[in-house]
Amino acid sequence: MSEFGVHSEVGRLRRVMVHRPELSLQRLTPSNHDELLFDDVLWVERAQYEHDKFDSVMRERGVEVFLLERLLAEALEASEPGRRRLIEVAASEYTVGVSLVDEVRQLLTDLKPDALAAHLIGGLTVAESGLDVGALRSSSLPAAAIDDPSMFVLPPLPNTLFTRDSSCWIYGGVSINPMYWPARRLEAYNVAAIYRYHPMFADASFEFWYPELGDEGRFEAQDFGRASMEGGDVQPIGNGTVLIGLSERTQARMIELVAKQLFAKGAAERVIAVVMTKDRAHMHLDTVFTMLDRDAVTLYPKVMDNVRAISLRPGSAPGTFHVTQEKDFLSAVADALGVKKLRVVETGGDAYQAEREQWDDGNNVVAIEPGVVVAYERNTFTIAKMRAAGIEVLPIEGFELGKGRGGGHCMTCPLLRDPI
Ligand SMILES: NC(=O)NCCC[C@H](N)C(=O)O
Repeated sequence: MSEFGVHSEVGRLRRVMVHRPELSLQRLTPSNHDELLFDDVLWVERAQYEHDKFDSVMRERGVEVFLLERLLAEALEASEPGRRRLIEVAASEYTVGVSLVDEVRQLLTDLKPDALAAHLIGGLTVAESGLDVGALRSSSLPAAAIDDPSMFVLPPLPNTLFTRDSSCWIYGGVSINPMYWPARRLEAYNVAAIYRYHPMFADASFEFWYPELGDEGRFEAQDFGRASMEGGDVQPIGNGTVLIGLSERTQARMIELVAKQLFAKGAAERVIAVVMTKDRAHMHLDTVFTMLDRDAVTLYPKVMDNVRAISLRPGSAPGTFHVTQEKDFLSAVADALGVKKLRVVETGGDAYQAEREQWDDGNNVVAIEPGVVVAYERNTFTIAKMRAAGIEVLPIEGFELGKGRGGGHCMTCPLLRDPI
């Protein structure tokens, strides 16, 4: 068995990457949380406690849990070129300004790997940076514009918590995702550094579905074309099929790019694009649909009853596609999985309760093995229905973690998962 690869949504989860809440979340304030895609500020110590419990639930079930910040620090420690490259892209003309590039790159270079990783995720304020703003005022516009030492030289990336989105494994390879909102775009550089330079990955063999190896320039190109894809839309359900939500965050043109790579390597033979309405409450496919078992799914009917499914298969010539409209989404998924009919657990409660539980990630569960999922305990109506359907539910607290609008599925980036 290879060391990395995700061959289903519910096969045994063996290795996963998560992110323990840290400095970036301490930077959330009432005035910036909207822009940073959180619905409130968090009690960070409690979020850490909740996250630690989540990790233990997975570890007790035999999952090997890797922490993103640790992997990043280890990658920066292990690879001098990697460290240089990440500093270059994090502190560029576009992120800090022409006049500050050299200064900021130098002060990042002086940081030890642990501190560098902490600030690449947590952000770096003027006060923390030690920049001599007074001396720079006459030669630098960004420095002259600084009027508060709590301003950011590097922005915090609080959505790093949702490791599902910035990168996602599809069968034998990974996609490092160009993300939709500016608040999340820089996350891709940190995860790219992990996959390129951490010894655990550098020594392993796997594909890069996006961007192609060594083509980090494709992230800069994104700023013009604005094609984006986020991992919360991507589900490699097994049997050579991948579901990809065509949501607020993921466009058809980006799905084609990834599908082309998958088909060229024979890694998948069908992509089912799921055309969804665009809304904050269901920004990704996995906020309204996740798998529970080989033949069971949970979904929020108000959204999923109205999606359109379109299958993409390799065309007759390399690099071309054969596209067909599906009769409906669930029968397309059942067909792809080779099951007669899927068992469906809808969001629980009356219309009000269901809408509230969807908002609190009631349908956003992560499977540890077939029929065993982790869910936020507050979603009592949906959990009751899952249990009635024979699903083993491992409840976790999520009062703080949930404020960013993501549950167990969003907070996990599976690195190794068995087929079904
Ligand atoms: N896969 C997911 O649905 N992830 C949740 C992402 C929440 C985050 N605050 C965001 O808006 O991007």
